[in-house]
This record gives sequence, structure tokens and C-alpha cells, in this order.
Amino acid sequence: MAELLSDTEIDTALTKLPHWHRDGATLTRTIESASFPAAIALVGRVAEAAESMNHHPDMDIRWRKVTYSLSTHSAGGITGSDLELARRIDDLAAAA
Ligand SMILES: C[C@H](O)[C@H](O)[C@H]1CNC2=NC(N)=NC(=O)C2=N1
Repeated sequence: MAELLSDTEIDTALTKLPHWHRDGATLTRTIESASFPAAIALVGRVAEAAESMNHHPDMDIRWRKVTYSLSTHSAGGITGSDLELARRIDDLAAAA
């Protein structure tokens, strides 16, 4: 099972993930796409990445803005899996 990260480890990792914010046991990023279809297409690519990792984000869709919330449920907080998924979401958003 993934190990919970310390506050210091999370803070250090977030210096390289400037779009992400910590909210307690969760990392969040809101991504605004050019249109609703573009936002949904990105959700689809994130879903594929998440399924390949067996690590799934919460996704809140509001027209063309989607908020991604990452937490490791089994560990009750933020682990390396959340950081890896955050990086992959950043890469997919940058390529969109
Ligand atoms: C059995 C399976 O490994 C778990 O249910 C996975 C699926 N996706 C998951 N996603 C997230 N974000 N946290 C988990 O603990 C988790 N557990």
C-alpha cells in the first residue's frame, strides 16, 4: 500500500507542481479548457491515465472548468501516487 507523505515532503513536491494546491488530505487543480467538449476530452484522457495507474481522481465538471482532487483513500491522505497522477494530469493538460 502507498505510504502517506509528510507535510515537508508534500510541500517540497508542490514547489514543482505550481498549479496544485493542498487542501488537507487532498491535492486540487482546476483546469479551464477552451470549450465543454475540450474539457470532456481531457477528462477522458485523465480517466485513461488513472485507470492505467489504478489510482482515480475525483472530478468536478462545471461547463469548461474541471476540478481534479487527488487523495489516496486507502492511506487516508496524500501519497506518491497522488503526486504521480498530478504530474500526468499536468502533462495531459499541457498537450491539450
Ligand atoms: C482495490 C483498488 O486498488 C483500490 O480500490 C484503488 C482504486 N483507486 C484508488 N484511487 C484512489 N485515489 N485512492 C485509492 O485508494 C484507490 N484505491
